[in-house]
Amino acid sequence: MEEVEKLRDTFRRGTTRSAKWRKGQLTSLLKLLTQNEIEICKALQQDLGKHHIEAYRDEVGLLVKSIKHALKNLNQWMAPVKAGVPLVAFPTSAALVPEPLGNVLIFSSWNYPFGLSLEPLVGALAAGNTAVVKPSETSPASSSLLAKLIPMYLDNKAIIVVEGGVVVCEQLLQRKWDLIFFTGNPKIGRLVMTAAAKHLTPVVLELGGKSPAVVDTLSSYRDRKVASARMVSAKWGSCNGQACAAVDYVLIDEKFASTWIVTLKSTLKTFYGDDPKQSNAISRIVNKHHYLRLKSLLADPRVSNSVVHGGGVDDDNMYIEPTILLDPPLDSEIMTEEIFGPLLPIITLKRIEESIEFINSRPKPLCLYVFTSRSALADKIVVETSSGSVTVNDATVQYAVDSLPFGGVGQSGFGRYHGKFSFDTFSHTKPILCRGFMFEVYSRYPPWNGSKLNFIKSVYAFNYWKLVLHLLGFGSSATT
Ligand SMILES: NC(=O)c1ccc[n+]([C@@H]2O[C@H](COP(=O)([O-])OP(=O)(O)OC[C@H]3O[C@@H](n4cnc5c(N)ncnc54)[C@H](O)[C@@H]3O)[C@@H](O)[C@H]2O)c1
Repeated sequence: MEEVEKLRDTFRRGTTRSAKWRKGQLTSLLKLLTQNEIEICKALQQDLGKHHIEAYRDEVGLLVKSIKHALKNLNQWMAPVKAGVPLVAFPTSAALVPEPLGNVLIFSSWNYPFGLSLEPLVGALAAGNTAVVKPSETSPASSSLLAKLIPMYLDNKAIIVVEGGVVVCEQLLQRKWDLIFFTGNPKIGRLVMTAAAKHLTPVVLELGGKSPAVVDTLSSYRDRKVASARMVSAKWGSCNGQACAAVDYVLIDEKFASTWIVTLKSTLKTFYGDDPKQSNAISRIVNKHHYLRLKSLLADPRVSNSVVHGGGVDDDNMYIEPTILLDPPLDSEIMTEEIFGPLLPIITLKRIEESIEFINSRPKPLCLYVFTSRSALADKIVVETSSGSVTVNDATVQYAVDSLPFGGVGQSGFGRYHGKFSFDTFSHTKPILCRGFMFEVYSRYPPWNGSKLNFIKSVYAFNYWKLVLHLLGFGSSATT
């Protein structure tokens, strides 16, 4: 932990502030990823059984894209932005100047151990901070690879990796930080926020929850095929459902449910074959704790009776088949807790518009997906519900769009990042106001009289006619 103290000195010395240092670190991070792609993908295979292509698509490739975007735009992000000032304040200029926050702490979760550690780090470095990265102990191969590679590529005096579990997390949280950026579950998020309150440290909480997908009746076979490929990929193809942005459950018109289930089953077969267990394109459940947690969701007989596809488990291999459930009870755990695994409940409604009330009566989701060919339905859902984001006719891809912020609302978290939003999150946008001594109106100072009050009222009303009269010495007559 001595190293952590040294970061503070580095920041004080101003090393991290220059554009040259920031660009140098981002370029080195880019090299770390491109020169070690195979080793990184191997660690992800070891921790999560991620296929090399999935690992590249969801972690390495996304990060390379984000770093290039930051490098391309950094000068512009760092530049002061002129702010308008009303004529009444003449002669005055104003600007917004971003400054680094200082020493930041990044906690990441196990499902995207590189993506969720390094995507915030890109923002922290671009904004000129020093940073401690605390990867999740639940993905140990990835954590130790990060701990090995980061000192080889980045400035050791400014960026360090601290590995460990709860004890290390608690030790880190006792310290004072300038920002804590936490990705994980809401329960630990509360602990982080409580610890941060002691030092009045700001926090970003990237949490999870149940992200629904509203599926409207899709009459075209082609639309169904495309929508199903996107949903299967967002559920089973992204870390086997262990993703904050995965589709947690589906809301659908009861008349369309059986067609949708047939379509999903067909896509599952195309993607993963007759026996998905033999497929190398589906990640595995991270550990025994999560395997047993998911198995227990299925143990409720009311839930197991609702399985319409899959449902098989294999204790020796901690494997659960891609599973579809039709109308499990709404008070069962599978419908009250975030699933974070390969189980997909489908909830039928009399009318798809009822999905709005369904969503609004539950905690605000991180992501909301709508599959429809009716833009009026999509618009209605956007306007009448609240969620971290809405994606129409696709799922999870919003995470890759640099011009969109990623983050939650309500119980799914607060704060946002990606692209320029990351830079802003790790910066303080400092307002600068500059005035000259050339011109002064003493009516803003005591001793007070009615004329001065009227002058101040005219200033706030931007009433230039009255102001001119005041300056010409007609203050009292003009304002009474
Ligand atoms: N919004 C997002 O971007 C996002 C991304 C991925 C996961 N998630 C959410 O994260 C959750 C899954 O992650 P998890 O929580 O199982 O991950 P996790 O167990 O890896 O924990 C997350 C981080 O918290 C740290 N931690 C553990 N105990 C702690 C403590 N007592 N105090 C402080 N920190 C502690 C861990 O070391 C880790 O770095 C899900 O709810 C998921 O939706 C959100």
